[in-house]
Order: sequence, then C-alpha cells, then structure tokens
Amino acid sequence: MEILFSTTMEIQDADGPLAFFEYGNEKFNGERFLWKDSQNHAVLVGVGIEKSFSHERTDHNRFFEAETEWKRFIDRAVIENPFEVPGTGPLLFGGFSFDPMSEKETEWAAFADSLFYLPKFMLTISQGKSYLTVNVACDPNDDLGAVTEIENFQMGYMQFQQKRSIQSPIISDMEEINKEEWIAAVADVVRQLKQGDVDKVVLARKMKVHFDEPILTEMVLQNLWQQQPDSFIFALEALESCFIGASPERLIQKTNNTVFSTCLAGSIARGKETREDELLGKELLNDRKNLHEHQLVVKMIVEVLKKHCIDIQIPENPALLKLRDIQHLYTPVTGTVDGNLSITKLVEALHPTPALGGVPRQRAMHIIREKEQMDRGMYASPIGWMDYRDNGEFAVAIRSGLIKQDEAVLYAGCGVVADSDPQSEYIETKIKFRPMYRAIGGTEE
Ligand SMILES: C=C(O[C@@H]1C=C(C(=O)O)C=C[C@H]1O)C(=O)O
Ligand SMILES: [Mg+2]
Repeated sequence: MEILFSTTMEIQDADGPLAFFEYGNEKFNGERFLWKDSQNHAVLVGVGIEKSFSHERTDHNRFFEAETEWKRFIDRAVIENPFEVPGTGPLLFGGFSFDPMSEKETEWAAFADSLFYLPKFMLTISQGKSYLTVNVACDPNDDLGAVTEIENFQMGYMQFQQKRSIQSPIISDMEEINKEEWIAAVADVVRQLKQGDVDKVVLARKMKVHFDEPILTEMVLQNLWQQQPDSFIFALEALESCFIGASPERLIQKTNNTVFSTCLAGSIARGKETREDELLGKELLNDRKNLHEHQLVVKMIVEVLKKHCIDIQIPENPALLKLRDIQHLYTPVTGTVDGNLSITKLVEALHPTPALGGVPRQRAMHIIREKEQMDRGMYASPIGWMDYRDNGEFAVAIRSGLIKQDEAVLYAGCGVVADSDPQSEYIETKIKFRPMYRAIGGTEE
C-alpha cells in the first residue's frame, strides 16, 4: 500500500515564486501550478505531480470523490511539518469544471471535471517566510530512488539562474468568437428575463489568439504579477495546456474555523483621470441595474453561509473594488463554521454563485447551456487549494484563459438581468478580456 511521506522545512529563497516555477519547467513541464491570493498573504508553487486526483462527471459526486480519497490518503501519511502555517505540508491544488454537463470541447481535453494535484515539490511563501514541502508517496518496498530525486532537485535549484526577461511572441491573429450571435443571445435572454421567471443569467464568450511562436507561461505569469497586484493569480498545467488568469473574485477562504467569501458583481469602466474615475464609481454605487445584479449574489451567498455558519458578518452596503481596467461592487462576508465542515462542502454549496451562473440556479444553467454554445471548461469555476489541516482558499477563475503552444483562448462574461442592454454587456465583456489580453502581449485599444 502506498504511503505518503511529507516533509516541510523553512528555506532561504531569494529568487521567489516565479523562479521556482521556471526551474520546474525542465523536468516537470505540464505538472506545475502557481497561486497567489488577492491580499498577498500566501503564495504556492508546485512542481511535479506526486499524485493526481481526477474525476469526470460520470463519477457520483465530483466534489467529494477527491476529498474522500484525499482524506483516506492523508490519514495514513507520515507528515513532518513543525509549522502552524496554512498552505504548508501536503496539500491539493486544482479545481473543477464550470458545468460537468456541458459537452467537452477539445481545448479542455486535458482537464477533468475535478482535477487536483499533490505536488512533488512545493514552495510556500507566507508572511515573508519561505517553506519547501517535499512529498513522496511510496510503497514500503520501494527502493530509495526518491531520495536521489529530492537531492538532485534541491542541488539544481540552488544553482539555477532565472532567465528574467522573456520576450513576448507576436500576436499574428485575434478573433472574437461568434460576436454577433452572442449579442443576439443576450437580447434573447433579456426577453426571457422580462417575462419574469428568471432573474439573472451570466453569459460568457471567448476570443482566440494566435502567436507567431509558442507563448511561455512564465512570461504570462510575470506580466499578470506586475499588472494585477490585487488579484488572485493562478496557473494550472495539464499536459501541454495551461489554464491561467488573474481573478479579483474569492469564492471561499477557510482558516481553521473562520470563513471568508466575497460577493462581486456589478461593473463599470475606470476613468482616465481621478475625477472621471470617482464619478464612474459613484454612478456604479447608485445604479439600479448593477445593484440588482449584485444583490442577487449577496442574497445567495448569505443564504449558503447562514446554513453552515454559527454567525456571519456582512456590511449593509457594497463598496467599490477598483482594478486596473474595471471597478466592481464588492461585499465581503465572514463567518465561523463548526469544526467538522470541510472547505469542499462550502465550495460545493456555493458553486456557481449568481455572479457566474444565475438565479434561479438550475434554470440559469439550462439557459447558459442552450445559449452560450461553448464549453467554459474551468473558466468561472472554483480554483484553489486545501491543505491536510483543511485550511484552504478557492477563487472564481474569471479573467482567465487557456494557453497551449502558439494559441490562447480567453474567456469573459457578464451578468444579464432584465434591464441589460446587449451592446453595453458586450462592451463590459470586452473590458474583462483586457487583463489577460495585455498579459499575453496584446496592446490596449
Ligand atoms: C463573469 C465575469 O465577471 C463576473 C461578472 C460581473 C458583472 O457582470 O458585473 C462582475 C464580476 C464577476 O462576478 C467575468 O469576468 O468573466
Ligand atoms: Mg455586469
């Protein structure tokens, strides 16, 4: 029987997370992940997959299959981790597809409906300190090959020189997919919403970008890191593909028994100078259509958390969250859960919130399947980590895209309500493409 041996040590790491990620490329291309949370509390970089937990929609419950296997695996593990730091020691990083019922398109072939990695080597940066966790799953009868592998990895990393400046490839072609059809679909959905049996449906679309040569994940990450400091930054490799993005939206964070979620919905552009920007912010805070879009999300998240928490705190009115390209209505919610509730349970209960799905949920999902005519894959899905102590955090994977060699597919969507104007919603999605488009070397319009 396979047993996990996991060791965590504090290290001096002057080179940082992107160097660790890049170092992993040579031996572990296609087996890496990177995570940074929006408040810059925790950075995780995993290279090499020691064990992968992957489930398709045919499995009984994709949210709990991985958790059940993981808990069984952890229960018999030998863990040496003297640090009480969330995100150190053995952990799973990964996520879920948005809708397991949607027909899988080829670009998502490498990603299962539930896909998590236990890394071989993981760098954690938390409160200015760096930790290295090494995970080895082996049979007691195995030889000592793993020990040599660990030594080689550490020796190599110490001597590694990062290739800091990475040139962007040239964008040779860019295409918005089914633009006219999408605007017509929004108009159609608005008509349904006006009839009143649905309140909100989030509709997304995609754009395809081609480059004159393969694009490097390292370059995209470096750009996102500089350009989107207040977002969650994530990358998850699977074979030759990498799902990557910079999302401002937290789904759930759990540290011991404290949970933290955010309601994020309702959007307006940034102004060119301060005064215009403030006016736009004020307009958003008072706009009926956007407040309605937002309120539906608040109502649902509060309902879910009330069901699972002993107490919750939530401000009365939304605030503004200002990002480089866009501003949103934002309401944070915190709560305390009782000891036995797992983060997976909260992810399952929350996904998809009305910020990505709609209200009522099932009706909205049905309309999305019918009207979007595309596979969202992991776009708009929970992505994140959970450690062996059941601390963890999941973001909603928006402002994201899938890169594979000389191609990228980017995704963006928006909340459609009865007062939506299809043309304005189109412009809103155009703004939401920008963070990823810029990070892959596109120039601003
Ligand atoms: C769906 C996206 O964003 C969501 C939709 C928003 C809106 O319609 O106002 C705002 C934030 C996100 O919850 C996306 O960025 O693709
Ligand atoms: Mg909107």
